[in-house]
Amino acid sequence: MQAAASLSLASSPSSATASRSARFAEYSGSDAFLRPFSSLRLCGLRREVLASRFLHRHWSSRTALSCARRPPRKVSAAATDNGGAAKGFDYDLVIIGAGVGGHGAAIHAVERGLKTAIIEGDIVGGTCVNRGCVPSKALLAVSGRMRELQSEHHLKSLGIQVSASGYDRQAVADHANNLASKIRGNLTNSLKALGVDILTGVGTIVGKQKVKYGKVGFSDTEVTAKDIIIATGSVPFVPKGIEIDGKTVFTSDHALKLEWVPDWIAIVGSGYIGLEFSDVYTALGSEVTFIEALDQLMPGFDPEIGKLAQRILINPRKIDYHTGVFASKITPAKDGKPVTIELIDAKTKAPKDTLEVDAALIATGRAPFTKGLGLENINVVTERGFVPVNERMQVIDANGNLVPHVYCIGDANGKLMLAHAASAQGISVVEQVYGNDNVLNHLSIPAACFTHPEISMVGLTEPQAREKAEKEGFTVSVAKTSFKANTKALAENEGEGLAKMIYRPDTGEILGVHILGLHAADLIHEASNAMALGTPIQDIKFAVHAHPTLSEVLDELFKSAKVDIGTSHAVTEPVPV
Ligand SMILES: Cc1cc2nc3c(=O)[nH]c(=O)nc-3n(C[C@H](O)[C@H](O)[C@H](O)COP(=O)(O)OP(=O)(O)OC[C@H]3O[C@@H](n4cnc5c(N)ncnc54)[C@H](O)[C@@H]3O)c2cc1C
Ligand SMILES: NC(=O)c1ccc[n+]([C@@H]2O[C@H](COP(=O)([O-])OP(=O)(O)OC[C@H]3O[C@@H](n4cnc5c(N)ncnc54)[C@H](O)[C@@H]3O)[C@@H](O)[C@H]2O)c1
Repeated sequence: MQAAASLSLASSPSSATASRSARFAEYSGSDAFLRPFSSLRLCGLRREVLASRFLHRHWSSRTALSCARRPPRKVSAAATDNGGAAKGFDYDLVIIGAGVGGHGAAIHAVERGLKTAIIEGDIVGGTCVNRGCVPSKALLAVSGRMRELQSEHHLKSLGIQVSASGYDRQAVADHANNLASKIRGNLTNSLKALGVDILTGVGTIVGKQKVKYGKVGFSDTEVTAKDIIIATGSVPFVPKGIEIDGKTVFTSDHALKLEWVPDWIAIVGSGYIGLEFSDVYTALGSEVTFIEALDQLMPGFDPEIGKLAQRILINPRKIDYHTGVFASKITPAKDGKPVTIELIDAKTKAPKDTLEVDAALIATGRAPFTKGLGLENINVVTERGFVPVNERMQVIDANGNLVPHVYCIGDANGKLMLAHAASAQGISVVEQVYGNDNVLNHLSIPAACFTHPEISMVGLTEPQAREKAEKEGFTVSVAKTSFKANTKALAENEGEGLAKMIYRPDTGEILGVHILGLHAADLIHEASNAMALGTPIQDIKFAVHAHPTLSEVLDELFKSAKVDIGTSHAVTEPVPV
C-alpha cells in the first residue's frame, strides 16, 4: 500500500521544487544579465513607483541558480550609483528574491534612504506576478463574466437577453500571460527608476553580512550588506506518490497557462487554489471532482462561511467531492489511458476508491524555497523547509539565538502565505533596519478568495475566538448582516451573501470578520483597518457610508453589534464651518 501523503508542507523539495531548480539552472542568458543594472537615481519617479504598487509588484530579469565553482569576484560600491552605503559595506540592504515581498521591502528601503540591491535567480515578480495572484485573477475575471453570461435566470431578471456566450481559450490564456508581463515590466521599471540595483543570479549567504550571486557557468560576485533580507518564496508542494507530467497531472504553475480545458478534472485540495480554479474550470465548461484530506471542503474558512460557500459555490455547480481521503497515487494519462487516482482513507489509510479523470490539478499547499541559500553558513536549520523567525522576522539560528542583521519575509518563513503579507513584512523589517521598532499585527491582515461571489476574512474564526475567550475568560458575541438587505446588491441582483463579525461585547474589540458576497475582497478592508488601528466598534459604527453601496453591509454589521459601553471618543462633536 502507498504511504500516506502528508498534510503538512514538505521539508524536502518536491518534484515541483526540483523542476524549478532545473528551470533556474537551464537558463543561459547573455553576460549582460550578470551586470548589476546601473540605476538611475531619480526622485521625480515616485508617482510611477506608487502606481506600480497598485499594479502589484513585479519585474523582469532572467537568470540561473548558480553553484559556486569559481572564486567570488568582489564588487565595489562604486559599481553602482544609488547613493552611499553604511561605512565598510557595498549596500545598506541586500534582499534575496525579487518576489512581492522583496519588491515591497526594496521600494520602502529606498524611501528610507537605504542603498539597496535585490538579487533574483529567475524572473522578477516571483510567484504572485508570474505564477500566482496576477494570472489567476485574470482567469477569474473571465470566469466571472462567463458565469454572468451563462446565468439566463439572472440576466432575465435584469431584463437582459443574450443569445449565446462562448470563449476563445487561447485568447483567455493570452490575457493572463499578457497581464503578468505588463505588471512585471511596470515593477521592473519602478525598481530601476528608484535606483534599486537588480543583481541577477542565485543569491547565497556566504558569511556574516556577505552574499554572493551568480549564474551557472559564470563566476560569482560577492557583495557585503549591513542587513540582509531573505525573500525566496515558495513552490507548489506535491505529495509523495503523485507524478506530475505538466500536461494531465499538474500544479497551478501549469494550470495558469490554460493550455487546455479538460472535460473532467480532479482538484486535489480544496484550499484557495483549488477553490479559485474550480470557479475558473466550471465557468469554462469542465466538471470538477474535489479530493480533500480533511472531513469537509474548504477547511480553512470559518465553518459557517464554509457551509454557505458549499451552498453557493459548490452544490449548484458541476462539482462533486470526496472528503476525508488522500490521493495516495496519481498516474498521468498515457497511451490512451486516463489519469488514474488512488484514494485512501485519510485516517485508516485503507484503500477507498480509484478515479479515472482527464486531468488532475494538485493544489495541496506550497513548500518554502530555501534551497541553495547557504543557511548552513549562518548556522540556521530550517523547520519543514521554512526559515525560523521571531515576530520581527529576525532569523533564529540552530541554538535559538537571533542571527544579527538577517531577516526572512514572505512565503519562505511560512507565517502567512499571502502576497500582501510578504510585502508588509518587508516594510516592517525595513522600518526596524531604519531604527523604528515595528511588529506587524498578523491578525489584522486580510485574506480573500476570488471566487464568484468572493470570500474574505480577517482575524479569528468563530471557533478560534470562542477558544481564546474560554482560555482568557471573556465573552464573545457574533453579529451578522445579509447582502439581501443591501440596496446595491439587490440592484445588481446579487443578494446572496453574508457578513459576520465576532467581537467582544465588553470592550467593542473586533476579533474577526468574514464575508461571502459580491466584492467581499474589497469590503473586508474597513474591518481589517479597524483591527490594525485598534478602532473599536463603538467608534467605527459612527462612520458614514455612501448610499447605496455594498459598504453598507459592513455599516449594518457594526451598527447591529451590541457593545456594553458607550462611544469611546466624541465623534459627533460639531465642527465650526
Ligand atoms: C495560483 C496562486 C494564486 C495566488 N493568489 C494570491 C492572491 O490572490 N492574493 C495573495 O495575497 N496571494 C496569492 N498567492 C500567494 C502569493 O503568490 C505568495 O504569497 C507570494 O508570491 C509570496 O511572495 P514572496 O515574495 O514571499 O515569494 P515569491 O513571490 O515566491 O518570490 C520569491 C522570489 O525569490 C526568487 N528566489 C528564490 N531563491 C532565490 C535565490 N537563492 N536567489 C535569488 N532569487 C531567489 C524566486 O525566483 C522568486 O522570484 C497565490 C499563489 C498562487 C500559487
Ligand atoms: N486568493 C488568495 O489569496 C490565494 C489564492 C491562491 C493561493 N493562495 C496562497 O497559496 C497557498 C497555497 O494554496 P493551496 O490552495 O495550495 O493550499 P491551502 O493550504 O489553502 O489548501 C490546501 C488544501 O489541500 C488539502 N490537502 C493537503 N494535502 C492533501 C492530500 N494529499 N490529499 C487531499 N487533500 C490534501 C488540505 O487539507 C487543504 O484543504 C495558500 O497558503 C494561500 O495562502 C492565496
